[in-house]
Amino acid sequence: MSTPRPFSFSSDDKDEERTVDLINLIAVVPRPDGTSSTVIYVEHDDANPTALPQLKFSKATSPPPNLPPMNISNDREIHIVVSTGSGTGKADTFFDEAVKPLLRALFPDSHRFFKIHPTKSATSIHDLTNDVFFPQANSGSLLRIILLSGDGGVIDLVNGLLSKPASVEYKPPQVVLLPLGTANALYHSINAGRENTWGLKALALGNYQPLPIFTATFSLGARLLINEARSEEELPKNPQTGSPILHGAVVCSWAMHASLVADSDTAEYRKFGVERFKMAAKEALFPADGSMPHPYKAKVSILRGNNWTPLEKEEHMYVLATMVSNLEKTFKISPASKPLDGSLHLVHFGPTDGNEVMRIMGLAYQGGKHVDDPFVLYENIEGLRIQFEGKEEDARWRRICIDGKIVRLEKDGWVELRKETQRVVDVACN
Ligand SMILES: Nc1ncnc2c1ncn2[C@@H]1O[C@H](COP(=O)(O)OP(=O)(O)OP(=O)(O)O)[C@@H](O)[C@H]1O
Repeated sequence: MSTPRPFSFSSDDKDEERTVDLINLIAVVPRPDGTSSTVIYVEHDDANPTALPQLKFSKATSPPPNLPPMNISNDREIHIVVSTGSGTGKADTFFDEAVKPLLRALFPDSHRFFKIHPTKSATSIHDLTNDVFFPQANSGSLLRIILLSGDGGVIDLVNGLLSKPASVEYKPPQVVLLPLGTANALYHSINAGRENTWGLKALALGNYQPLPIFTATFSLGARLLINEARSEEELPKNPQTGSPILHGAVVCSWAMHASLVADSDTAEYRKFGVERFKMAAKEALFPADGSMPHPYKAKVSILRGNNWTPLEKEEHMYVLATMVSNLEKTFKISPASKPLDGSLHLVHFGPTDGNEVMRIMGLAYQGGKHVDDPFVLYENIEGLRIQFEGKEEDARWRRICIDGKIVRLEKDGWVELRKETQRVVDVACN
């Protein structure tokens, strides 16, 4: 929890003094006559932390001093993507009740020219990127994309933008991320403790930084699982080498983490929001027949500097490399990662029983204390390689998670992860 930083202003609504925590403040907009301002902020339902925040407008006769300057210059073409299938399906409501009125207040003249794209299917963001965003960015147009989605929306955008070679005119679109997904790892990692407006504050600020990303390259038989794993499809190919690839900005995992993301990605589980991960974890960790959780078998190597070093153990429980600090708001997987710092951290531990796994994961919910546990390997790395070499017969133990997407590898399949150097999008930060 961040320490409250209250600020007060005189409101002439009822001639009273109002106090708002700075973390909930979006903007103070001067009125045209200069005599007063509109303070825009959000209020939260303390009894229900998953409820959408309410957007509030208050007229201030004496605006508070020392507020960060607003920077709402509008030199870009603005697109708004409303990912209607993300999270528990609240993006539409949030757009109508918060985003629309806020944009009207911040951009009174231009907001009507903003282009709105509600998603209609799982391929909507990818199609939009191919048809609209990439061609425009690649011919040098300046775009700002306001994305009401989880991490999946960002990943569809990034993969779409990287699916064709960029021209010298390519201009990285700016992305404002409004966390309407389930875990929203990227949003929470960029904004941890800095703001509590569900990203709305970024619409009134002009701070953007390049989004660090990685590239995962797979063996030829790797397949992307879609439609609750009922179907599979080929992965995108590296335009230069033809190898199957996926780009990510959050996490590449195998073993326990990938399995529980994959097992909980069903319409039934999704209704439970972020609880779905814990529910799937319990099922995987405490098999009904009373046996131990599966010891995952593969050769795992890490890249330190320019050298690949295999881990001694060939059986594993948790193998995860991440570019962010938080995989959920309170799940601090990599406490040493700073927002958008481009680092890649490994979190690893070997086979153990369900109670021990729950204990270690519980430490991650206590500010990332698991990394101090002697059972856990935590290291800043340059890359990760997982090679199955025929060690796992059953395909369900060969599932890799890239930012929530699941890729199944062949018996002798492999994946290699490295940091990507291309600057694809810039992302809003406070
Ligand atoms: N109208 C729709 N119909 C079907 N699928 C949709 C629709 N809108 C979005 N989707 C898909 O739903 C998925 C939502 O992923 P997203 O990551 O945004 O949310 P999430 O998985 O709930 O959150 P997180 O990744 O942060 O945990 C994406 O794969 C997206 O393509």
